[in-house]
Amino acid sequence: MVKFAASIICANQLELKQELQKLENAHIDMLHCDIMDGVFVNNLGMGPYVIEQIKEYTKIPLDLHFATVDPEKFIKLFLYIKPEYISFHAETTEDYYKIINLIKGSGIKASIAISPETSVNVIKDVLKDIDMILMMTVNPGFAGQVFRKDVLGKIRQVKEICKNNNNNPLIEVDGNINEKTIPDVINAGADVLVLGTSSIFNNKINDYSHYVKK
Ligand SMILES: O=C(CO)[C@H](O)[C@H](O)COP(=O)(O)O
Repeated sequence: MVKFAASIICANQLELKQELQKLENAHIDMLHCDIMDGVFVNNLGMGPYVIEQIKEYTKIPLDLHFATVDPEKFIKLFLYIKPEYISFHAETTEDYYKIINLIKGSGIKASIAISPETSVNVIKDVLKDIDMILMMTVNPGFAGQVFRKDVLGKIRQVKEICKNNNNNPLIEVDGNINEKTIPDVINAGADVLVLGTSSIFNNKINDYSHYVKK
């Protein structure tokens, strides 16, 4: 069954408790937290203190997305929070296994993220050893961008490669995921849909279960 993750950086930051309550009421599956360093992407994201408080407040599993250079350094700052998943970008290291082992060694599920321009070929050999792949359907860094249709073919490619492996990592998609794009990403094989400003946090709805259809 498809899972839904709320991109919490897109929620009303002054009303985080109420937002988390509404997401719990909607039975959201995960909270997607963007950590950005102003280097890998031209924006800043969430820090460990707020994510730690979110973890204390809610039982919704956390899914941390590191859009940073030097993933080892940044991930180490957040390991103590014990999220469910950690994603790092394939574009930011040559030693994938060093980072995967760091994450898994802390009892956390490991995920590798790729930006829309990055070929699936660069991560095909690690698909057998990860729990999830985050396929960005916009360039990481900013909400409100145009959906990259060309990523659909890459999702199919990942599915095909995984058929021959004894491992089926979840495929998570992030970027302009909404009523228009959801049918296409599901048809292509996506398992986890990140909802941001183009859906759940569009300021037009109050009941978040509207988007979290089971
Ligand atoms: O990671 C992100 C951008 O890097 C956001 O999570 C996401 O893209 C926001 O969703 P939307 O595209 O619907 O505004």
